Parts: sequence; C-alpha cells; structure tokens
Amino acid sequence: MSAKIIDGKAFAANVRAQVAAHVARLKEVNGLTPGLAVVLVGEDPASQVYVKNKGIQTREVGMNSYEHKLSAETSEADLLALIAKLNADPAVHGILVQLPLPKHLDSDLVINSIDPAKDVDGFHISNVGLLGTGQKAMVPCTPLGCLMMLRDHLGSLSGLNAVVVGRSNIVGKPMAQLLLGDSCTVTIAHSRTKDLAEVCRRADILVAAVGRPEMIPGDWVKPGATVIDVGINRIERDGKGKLVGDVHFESAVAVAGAITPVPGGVGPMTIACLLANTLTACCRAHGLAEPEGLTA
Ligand SMILES: NC(=O)C1=CN([C@@H]2O[C@H](COP(=O)(O)OP(=O)(O)OC[C@H]3O[C@@H](n4cnc5c(N)ncnc54)[C@H](OP(=O)(O)O)[C@@H]3O)[C@@H](O)[C@H]2O)C=CC1
Ligand SMILES: Nc1nc(=O)c2c([nH]1)NC[C@@H]1CN(c3ccc(C(=O)N[C@@H](CCC(=O)O)C(=O)O)cc3)C=[N+]21
Repeated sequence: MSAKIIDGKAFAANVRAQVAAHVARLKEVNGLTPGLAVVLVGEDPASQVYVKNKGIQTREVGMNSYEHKLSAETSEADLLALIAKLNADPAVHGILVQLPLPKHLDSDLVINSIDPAKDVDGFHISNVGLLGTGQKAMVPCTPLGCLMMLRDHLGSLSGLNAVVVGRSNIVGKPMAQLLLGDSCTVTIAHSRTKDLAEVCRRADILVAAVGRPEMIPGDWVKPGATVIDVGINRIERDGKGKLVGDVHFESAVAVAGAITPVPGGVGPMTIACLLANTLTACCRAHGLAEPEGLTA
C-alpha cells in the first residue's frame, strides 16, 4: 500500500481562489483593497526568491503588495522607523518581516514592534499569547496551512496522538498549540528527546519541522499515520541541486496513510495562508465579516 499524497500545491491554489473571490467582493461592496507589506533586510538569495513569489501571489489574488528591500547594514532604528510607518499606514493591513534577520538586529524586538493586528505571521507576543489561551489571534502561516490539510484529510483530529518534531517559535510550538486546540494528545520532540524513533512510532499525526534532510525514515512512521513534512532543505544529489524535506519520502510513503511531498506540500500552503491572514486582518480592521474556513 502506498500513502495518499496530500497535494499542497493544489490545496493552496484552492485557498488562493477563495481569497481572490473574497477580495473581489471587498472591492466591489466596500471599496477596500487589502494590502500586504513585506520587509526584507539583506541579500540572502533564498529569501529574495520567497519574497518575490509572495509579491506575485499577492497581486494575483487582487491585493496590493508593498515590498521594502533594505541593505544588510540597515540599523535597528531605521528598521523600527519603517515598521512604525507601516503600522500607521491605513493601506497596509498585513506586515511581514522576513526571517532570519542579520545578526546585529534583535528579531524579538523588531517583531514585537509590529502592530499585533497587522502581524500576519502571528509571531508577536500578543498573538502567541492569544493562540495559547484559545483566543482569536493571527495564526502563524505554516502551522495554519498544516492544520487545514490535516482537517481536510482526517476530518476530526480529536483524540489522535500527534507528535511534532521541532520546537521553534515559528513552526513547532504554534503547530503544537493548534493540534491541542483540535483536541489531539500532543508530544513536542526536539534535539534532546530520548529515543525519537519510538516517540515518532506512536504518532497518528507526525509533523516534521527540524531542518535536517531526510532524517525521519519510514520505519519511524506508524502504519497508516498522516505525515506532514515542513522541512525545506536544499541538497546536492547526482551533481544537481534538489529540495528535500525532513522525512525520507521514498521509505515513508510505503508506510504512511497520507504524506505531504517536498516541494509541493507545506511550502505553497504557507504563502496561501499568508494571503488568507492578510484578508482576515483587513476584515477585522474594518469590522467586516471574516472569510469562513480560512482561519483556525
Ligand atoms: N514549508 C515552509 O513553509 C517552512 C519551512 N520551514 C522549514 O522547516 C524546518 C524547520 O524550521 P524552523 O522551525 O525554523 O527550524 P529551527 O532550526 O528554528 O528549529 C529546528 C528544531 O528542530 C530540532 N532538532 C534539530 N535537530 C534535531 C534532531 N536531530 N532531532 C530532533 N530534533 C532536532 C531543534 O531542537 P532544539 O530546540 O533542541 O535545538 C529545533 O527545535 C526547516 O527545514 C525550514 O526550512 C520553516 C518555515 C516555513
Ligand atoms: N517572517 C517570515 N515568515 C515566513 O513564513 C518565513 C520566513 N520569515 N522565513 C523563511 C521561511 C520559509 N518559508 C517558506 C515559504 C514558502 C515556501 C515554498 O513555497 N516552497 C516551495 C518550493 C519553493 C522553491 O522551489 O524554492 C515548495 O515547498 O513547494 C518555502 C518556505 C517561509 N518562511
């Protein structure tokens, strides 16, 4: 038996179509156009590609995209001044500061200077606290995309054993909160976890967010489990550059019930959820009904 492949690319196209339809209505009925500002500091090539893709997809769904590219030497004061300006700009409903930032900048300070209502990444401490207490928040895009795919595939997640490998603030921890919110029994594993293989084998839902190419082999996967591979790792194979996840796909696909591929799994959903969050932020800012099915 081979696992069902969860097509994140197709799923994301569907989410973007829903966002586009809602944006068109907002324009027609309310005369509003949601706007997303993306701030990139430095010249990291991978980040430049992501930011460019975000800009293209933002315009495709009918939103305004504002791109701010700053030099790697930008001072903290200048970056904070730009964020203050974006916070005060009524045309900007969402603000994303691409991470990681250059080392001389304090990313916690920078993120916490974003207006929480415009924090479409869901990284501000207010949004982290709201999510952790089950209140209405802006939810981080990558975990939100994973949750949408899990609900679509499994229906109810209630009572299932979920294991999240990775405890970062941007993926692992918020993912665990969302799974807990859907009544999973949640285990968060990390680099100090004892017998990770055994922990993973208990998972009905296994989420890998580690950043180590193909580290989770098929024999760590419970037969029939749903595997969500968040990892994006660029490797060299047969003299060619290749993108692989944190899960060893070929061996896991033979055991799992369903699995997301890399590329074409979680990645496209992350950008689709960023657009969904920007739409949600715009609706909330204007006291309008929120899009259904696009929030946690
Ligand atoms: N698809 C998408 O849209 C996105 C993909 N990513 C990708 O997801 C991956 C994770 O990203 P991110 O969360 O930012 O990464 P971080 O480096 O911030 O966190 C990695 C986590 O993995 C844990 N870890 C490291 N080595 C091991 C190990 N041998 N065994 C068990 N756990 C381990 C670390 O544990 P400890 O805390 O103990 O150090 C840490 O908690 C990356 O490949 C990244 O590129 C990220 C964001 C979005
Ligand atoms: N403030 C902030 N928010 C983020 O959400 C954020 C960030 N910083 N920094 C970097 C990570 C990484 N990330 C990805 C988004 C899309 C793909 C994606 O679309 N991947 C495609 C492949 C793209 C390719 O070919 O390179 C896929 O998996 O199919 C991947 C990774 C968002 N991140």
